[in-house]
Amino acid sequence: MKLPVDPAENLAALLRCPSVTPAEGGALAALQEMLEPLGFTVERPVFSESGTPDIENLYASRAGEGPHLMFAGHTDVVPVGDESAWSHPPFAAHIANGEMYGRGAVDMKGGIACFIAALARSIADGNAPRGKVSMLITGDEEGPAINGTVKLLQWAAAKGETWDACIVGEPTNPDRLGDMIKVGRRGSLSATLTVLGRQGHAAYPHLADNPVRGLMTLVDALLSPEFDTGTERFQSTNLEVTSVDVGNAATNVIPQRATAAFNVRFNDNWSVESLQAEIHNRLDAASRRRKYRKGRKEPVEFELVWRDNPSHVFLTHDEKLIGTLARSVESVTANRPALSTSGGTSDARFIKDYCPVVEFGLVGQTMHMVDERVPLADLETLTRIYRQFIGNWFGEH
Ligand SMILES: N[C@@H](CCC[C@H](NC(=O)CCC(=O)O)C(=O)O)C(=O)O
Ligand SMILES: [Zn+2]
Ligand SMILES: [Zn+2]
Repeated sequence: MKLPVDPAENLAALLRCPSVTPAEGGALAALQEMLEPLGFTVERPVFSESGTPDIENLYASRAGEGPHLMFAGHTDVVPVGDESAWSHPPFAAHIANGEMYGRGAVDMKGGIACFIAALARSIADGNAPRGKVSMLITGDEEGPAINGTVKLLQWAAAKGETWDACIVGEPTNPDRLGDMIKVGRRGSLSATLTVLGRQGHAAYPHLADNPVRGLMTLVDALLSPEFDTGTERFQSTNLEVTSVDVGNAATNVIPQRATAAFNVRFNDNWSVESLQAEIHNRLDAASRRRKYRKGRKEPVEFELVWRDNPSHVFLTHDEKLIGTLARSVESVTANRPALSTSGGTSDARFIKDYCPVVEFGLVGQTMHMVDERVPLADLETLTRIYRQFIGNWFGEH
């Protein structure tokens, strides 16, 4: 029986599946075909919630006496954007100049393809992992992330699954393979801020109350002063205003309301609750400022609505897991990876509630872009890193 030892072949099979969230696109079926010959029992639970699309997911386990390692990731991909701008079709796995093109090549079908190849090589060589290996793969990472990893973890845990460690195969390297392991992530919190005014004639502002003036004052208070300057292991907390919306086409009308949306990426100085309290305090204090509302007695009237499902900040402390991965990366690439918590968040934010989790995958330069692609050499190198890691992690337990 042919085992999936070639990461490029594995990736090509996955890239040919148009699995733009929420479509499965054949990607999980392709994974199942690779995993069953390796001795995995594969299950494909579908999760639903009203108001969100049903999502197909995959959980596969290979039994073994010893500790339990999970590999986690996603087969869903972001839309291709302007397909005519791609040098090669986004779902064809075309190879040009030593690089394989396709949506998901680095984010993160490539990581999955390499992990499977690494396992297949270990098994083919008679060095199968001395323990249990599971693959937890969702089709809902790039989307709302409601019917994916969160529910898959709950579903598996309810069946009695427990894990000793997890590696997530997201593209963690900024420039070259071996740059960076992610050992934690900042939190993420979003909200919509609406200022309520009174509509009127732009030439008679005293008869109206322009909400844009109030919104400017409140937004200013959100942006300054800085929340902090960073902590030992995390970047600084940052608030970005992501939308300002008045919906007013007329130049001579003062609108009734004005809305802004914002997202905060926060470090371990804060919890969701303490950050929300700080933001409420800033807005309450700013609502009484008169800078843009001279002569007004009443404070700015506003509503703040927090978006559901904030992400909590986390840092992994499992020295054995981190050290084993870092040494595996260094022995294959000769690069000592930085242990970082930079950038966005990932599904590791959910996995951290079940076991220690680290992230390492391909170079992320082309993720979400037109012409997403991966050097074939990187696929081979990542496969060798994962193989070292699997051998070392099970060996050290
Ligand atoms: N759409 C989902 C998850 C959003 C996750 C997203 N993560 C990245 O873009 C990864 C980038 C990196 O590795 O630094 C984010 O941080 O917004 C949701 O909102 O639930
Ligand atoms: Zn991803
Ligand atoms: Zn992504």
